[in-house]
Parts: sequence; structure tokens; C-alpha cells
Amino acid sequence: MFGSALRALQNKWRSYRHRFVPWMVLNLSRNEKTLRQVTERCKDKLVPDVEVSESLLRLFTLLSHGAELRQFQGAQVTREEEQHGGDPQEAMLQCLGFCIERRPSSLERAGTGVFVSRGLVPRGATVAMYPGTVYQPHEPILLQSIRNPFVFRCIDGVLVDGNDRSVSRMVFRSCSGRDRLGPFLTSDTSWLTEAPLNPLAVGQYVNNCSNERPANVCYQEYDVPDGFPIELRRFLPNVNYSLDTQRPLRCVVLVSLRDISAGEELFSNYYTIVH
Ligand SMILES: C[S@@+](CC[C@H](N)C(=O)[O-])C[C@H]1O[C@@H](n2cnc3c(N)ncnc32)[C@H](O)[C@@H]1O
Repeated sequence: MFGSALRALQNKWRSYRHRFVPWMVLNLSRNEKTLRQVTERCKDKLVPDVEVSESLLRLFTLLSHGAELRQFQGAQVTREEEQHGGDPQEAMLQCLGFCIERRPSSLERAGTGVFVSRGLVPRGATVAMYPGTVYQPHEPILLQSIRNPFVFRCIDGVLVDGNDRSVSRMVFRSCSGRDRLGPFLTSDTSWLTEAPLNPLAVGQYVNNCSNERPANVCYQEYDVPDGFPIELRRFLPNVNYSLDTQRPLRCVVLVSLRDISAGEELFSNYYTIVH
């Protein structure tokens, strides 16, 4: 009986993406608003990948100038360059028109959340990235997934482990070091610290929505295109678990569902079903 019920459920919800949070599954039966339902696969992405690429390239280019400025301390730089290029938060404000940061959540007992701290997020903006190690569906993640609420399942079964502690942390560091291409880093490990070089890379701390606090952002898979400049890949907060030169790197971005003002906390639907 349980088998046929499960099959019926699988037929109903053919494609889904979710965060592995046990209490959320219990919550789902009571609270349909915490589900994001998409009627067709083609309607799942709120903004096209090219727009995501454009935002990332603009921000990473400015961050890259800032990193150079810091390297060549003492060099002649204008005050404006110093202000906008040197500090990741300032670069974000200049480039995207808003800043986000981690703070204690506005929800009771929900730990840390992510807030818009300055500016205004327009609808359809790339607000954050979900950092972490990327596992193909067949790759082993059992050990890393134990008591780990940061594992994200993409629509195609690819998993992203965004935990910045314990085994997950060691795995990310190790894979990132392995994938270095001569002088070029191909991923950023600073999301494992309090001060990420890429200020978007805090999306794993976005909390789940509720009836009282509806979602203002949604997840979207983004495969890094071939032409993405090698020198800017060092700001990407994702790395493949297995060395893979054939497949594009999978990233997950959070896109705003509406305009979001400074002071507001970000909330996502931890569960999306694509019918
Ligand atoms: C991936 S973490 C999100 C970051 C988390 N707030 C933290 O500080 O680590 C997911 C966990 O956050 C908490 N959480 C997320 N949304 C919540 C909500 N709406 N209400 C209460 N707790 C929530 C739950 O403990 C859940 O297991």
C-alpha cells in the first residue's frame, strides 16, 4: 500500500527541487504556501541564463579590480576606485544596486538569515548564490549529508552541499585546490569564512517561507557557460566533487520574485514542484 502511494506521489510530482529539511516535509502537508508550484518546465526559470551571466560578470569584474587594488597597495588609485572596487559590499552596491548580509533571522529559533542591508532589489535580480560542492546523482554524499540541513537538490537530481562546517568544509577545500589551473583558481573558498569575497555567496542561509512570510526569492539552476572568463572563475562558490572537464559547472542562484527593500529578510520556498 505504501509503495503504490509513493508511486502515485512520484507521478504527481515528477520534477522537484528541495532542501533536505525533515521538519519541512511534515510541514508541507499542512502548509501548501511553502510549496512553489510551476506548471511547466519552461516556466521554471524566472530570468534567462544570459541575464544571470551578465550580472555575475559585471560584479566579478569589479571584484577582480578590487582584488588587484588590494594586491598592489600603495599604487595610485582614485578615491572612487578605492571605494567601489576595494570592498566587496561596495562593489555589489555599485554594480547591482543593493547589498545582502547574514544576520540573526527575524523568525524565532530560525538561526541566521539573509537580509537586504542597503539599496533596493528589483524583481528578477540575481540576489544570491548557493555555494557548495556539486555532486552528480550517482556520487557518494552519505557521510556529508548526515545531520546536514544545507544539502540542496536541483531539479535534475544534482546535489549542492552548502555546509561551511565539518566534512563538507574539508571536501570543498580539497576539491577547490585540486581544480586549480596553474595560476588560476577556478573557485572561491572564502564563502567558508565570515567575509566572502563574492558577497552573493550566502544563499545557503536563506530561510524557508511560511504563510506569514511569503517567499520573495526563488532558486534557479545556472550552468556556467563555456565562455565564462577563466580569470573570473575564482569568484564562483561552487566546485565539482569529481574532477569533470566535460560538464559545465552547476551553480544555483536565487532570483527575486518582487522588489525587495533594505531591511527585509529573504525567504525562499524550500520545495518546488514542476508538473
Ligand atoms: C539551510 S539552514 C538555513 C540557515 C539556518 N537558519 C542557519 O542558521 O543555519 C536550514 C535550517 O534553518 C532553519 N529554518 C529555515 N527556515 C525556517 C523557518 N521558516 N522557521 C524556522 N526555522 C527555519 C531550520 O532549522 C532548518 O533546518
